[in-house]
Amino acid sequence: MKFPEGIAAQPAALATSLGSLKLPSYEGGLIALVGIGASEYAAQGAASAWRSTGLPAVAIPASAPPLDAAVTLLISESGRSAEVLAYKPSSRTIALTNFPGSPLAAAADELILLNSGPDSPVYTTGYTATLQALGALGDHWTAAASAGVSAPASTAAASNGAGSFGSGFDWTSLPALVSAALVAPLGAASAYLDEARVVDVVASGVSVATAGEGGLLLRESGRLHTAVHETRNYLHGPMEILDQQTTCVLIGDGREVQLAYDVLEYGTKVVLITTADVEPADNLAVIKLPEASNGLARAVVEMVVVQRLGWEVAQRRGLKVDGFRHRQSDTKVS
Ligand SMILES: O=P(O)(O)OC[C@H]1O[C@](O)(CO)[C@@H](O)[C@@H]1O
Repeated sequence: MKFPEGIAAQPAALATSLGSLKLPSYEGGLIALVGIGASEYAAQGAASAWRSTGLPAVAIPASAPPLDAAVTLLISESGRSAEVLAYKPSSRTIALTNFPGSPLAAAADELILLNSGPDSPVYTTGYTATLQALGALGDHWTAAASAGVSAPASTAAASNGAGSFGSGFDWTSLPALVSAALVAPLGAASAYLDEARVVDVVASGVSVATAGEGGLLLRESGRLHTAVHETRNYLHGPMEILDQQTTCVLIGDGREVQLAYDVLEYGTKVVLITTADVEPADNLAVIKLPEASNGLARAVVEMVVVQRLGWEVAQRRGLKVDGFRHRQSDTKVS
């Protein structure tokens, strides 16, 4: 599937994936979320979201030594990333992948199958379906943990007949939010990115997933030099280098809004991805997000906007975004 087709396919892919999700049980204890690249960023967003609802969860890079958590989610859309396959904790493992015949599906104790259909080489459908699956799983496990009971294995259809798994967020509403994000005006954003020598991508909380995957995807698609920062960390020194050749992509409604006006003072151009109502300013492109009341659902919506920016920049630069130049012989197991 080509990159722009993958972007456009997401409302349908998310609906299909949600409809077939089978969620495993949880009996308490530390949860490790492990991945690399896009899947590590999804793990970071999910760990942040899950901890905020009381689940003890940590994101671990697949390249790190294994941590013995009660349960380890091994996240890999392809199910073929060498580092994820090499991560071998001694306790229960659950693979989250789009490929039931993959090495990862065979290696793990249990399987969550995304069933999100074809993906583009620079991930689109698989990444957002991963966030959705982690959102539904977190809701399912949180509801049981806060009631002091074990979460049984469940399915989307078995949960309550709709798309809610205990948080009140109805995941069947997500495709419509994504459709709205697919037509949200982008203004001068891609011009600001195309002109930049360096692009800083900054966010906090669950949206660290969007900063991480956004920074990666803008490199893979628009071939932009990006650097990824967590908002509070950014304020502690990394922004000292900002100048007229930098563009900041700021994602969020909180400190990120003030940060946008602060960095404009340095001549830096800003793309602000937010649900907040903000005052227009020179060199500021505001992309207004549809509201999503769940952090991981919002991360999906944010990422769709960043994908569109990546594609607009690629088109400006005459790039096809149809694969990787660097061979993947040692990073993907066949
Ligand atoms: O989720 P997977 O399939 O393990 O992929 C992880 C990463 O590997 C890549 O496919 C590159 O090898 C990235 O695009 C992706 O983010």
